[in-house]
Amino acid sequence: MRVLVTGGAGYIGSVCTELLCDRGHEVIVYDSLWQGHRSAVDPRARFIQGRPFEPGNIATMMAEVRPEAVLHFAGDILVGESMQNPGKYFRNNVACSLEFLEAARAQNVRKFIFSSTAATYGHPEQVPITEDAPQRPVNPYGEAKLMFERILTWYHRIHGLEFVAFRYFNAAGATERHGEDHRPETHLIPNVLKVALGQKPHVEIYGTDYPTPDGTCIRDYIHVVDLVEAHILALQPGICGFYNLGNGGGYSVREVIAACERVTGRRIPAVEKPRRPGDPPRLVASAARAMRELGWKPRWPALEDIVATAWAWHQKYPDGYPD
Ligand SMILES: NC(=O)c1ccc[n+]([C@@H]2O[C@H](COP(=O)([O-])OP(=O)(O)OC[C@H]3O[C@@H](n4cnc5c(N)ncnc54)[C@H](O)[C@@H]3O)[C@@H](O)[C@H]2O)c1
Ligand SMILES: O=c1ccn([C@@H]2O[C@H](COP(=O)(O)OP(=O)(O)O[C@H]3O[C@H](CO)[C@H](O)[C@H](O)[C@H]3O)[C@@H](O)[C@H]2O)c(=O)[nH]1
Repeated sequence: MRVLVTGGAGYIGSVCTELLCDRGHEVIVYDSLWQGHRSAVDPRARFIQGRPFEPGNIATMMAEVRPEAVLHFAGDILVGESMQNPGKYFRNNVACSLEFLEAARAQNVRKFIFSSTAATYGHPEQVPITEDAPQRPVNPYGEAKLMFERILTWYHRIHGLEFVAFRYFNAAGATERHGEDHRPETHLIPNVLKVALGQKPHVEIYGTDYPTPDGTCIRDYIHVVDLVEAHILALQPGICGFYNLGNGGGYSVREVIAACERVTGRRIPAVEKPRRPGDPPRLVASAARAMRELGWKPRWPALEDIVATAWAWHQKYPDGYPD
């Protein structure tokens, strides 16, 4: 298939581009490079650098590329920043996403796949979380993703556009070539591994008074390759709707640090800090729907195996991507 990957210079999009190229798809990456890295784009893909968002420029690009499917990873991703600057999130993650969707519809794109998030659930009433659990976001990042989910539903009802929105839990891990290099890096596992590399003196634990067994937040970590495999399965015709992607197992911040110590064989000092605003205590997925309807099965369900792939990448590229 000819596939447009928006945000394909970023963490998850670059891994997706690599796997799509491996399977012989024709991949066009569109990325503004506001985040992400030019050198993270697989050389087998065509790269188009996105310009600042102006009405019409995405439609022009889409008409030139004429993809059969759009995988829409592009977006701003920081929950904390969205609490400071909500407009940035509604503009990029809703208004700009709508430009991609409209342009895709105008070109009769067969499938639109969207990166949604567990943050649409807010503080869940129960875990594991199923797709029909109440969605009450507690930050503008989650709210913007939920707004776009609803836009997709209306486009499906009115225009018949086939979409898949994946609600990712916590993406982690790496391939040999592509890993996580956000700047600034706010995610737990890469920050812990930077301590193991000696690049940071300690990791900060945000909150030790949560209602969890060890007082720290629990998350469901999923290998980025498993995440991407679900997208590739979702390219099949007839797959449409909302799917959680996680492993169904939760690990606390302290458990993640301990797993990283075992994998790296290095001691990782930690400093306890206050809670980070907007963090729910426990997010764990039920991905039963994706398993049932897509035939999806994670290959890397164990946290230590996920961390091992991230550690291999960080050791190979201690300064991340060169640009
Ligand atoms: N990393 C996670 O654990 C996680 C969890 C849930 C959801 N998500 C979602 O998955 C997607 C990818 O996340 P990531 O971790 O790879 O982020 P990332 O920041 O590494 O990649 C996003 C890429 O999108 C690009 N971009 C942003 N706005 C753009 C625009 N308007 N036009 C063109 N390019 C643009 C950036 O330059 C960047 O390269 C995001 O939509 C994010 O909200 C990620
Ligand atoms: O240095 C750090 C970094 C994180 N944490 C804690 O570790 C847990 C995981 O934090 P991450 O920043 O790695 O991930 P989040 O769960 O905050 O965010 C991820 O999941 C969200 C959905 O809930 C969003 O989709 C977001 O884009 C995605 O990165 C949280 O409890 C956080 O407070 C620390 O204690 N120290």
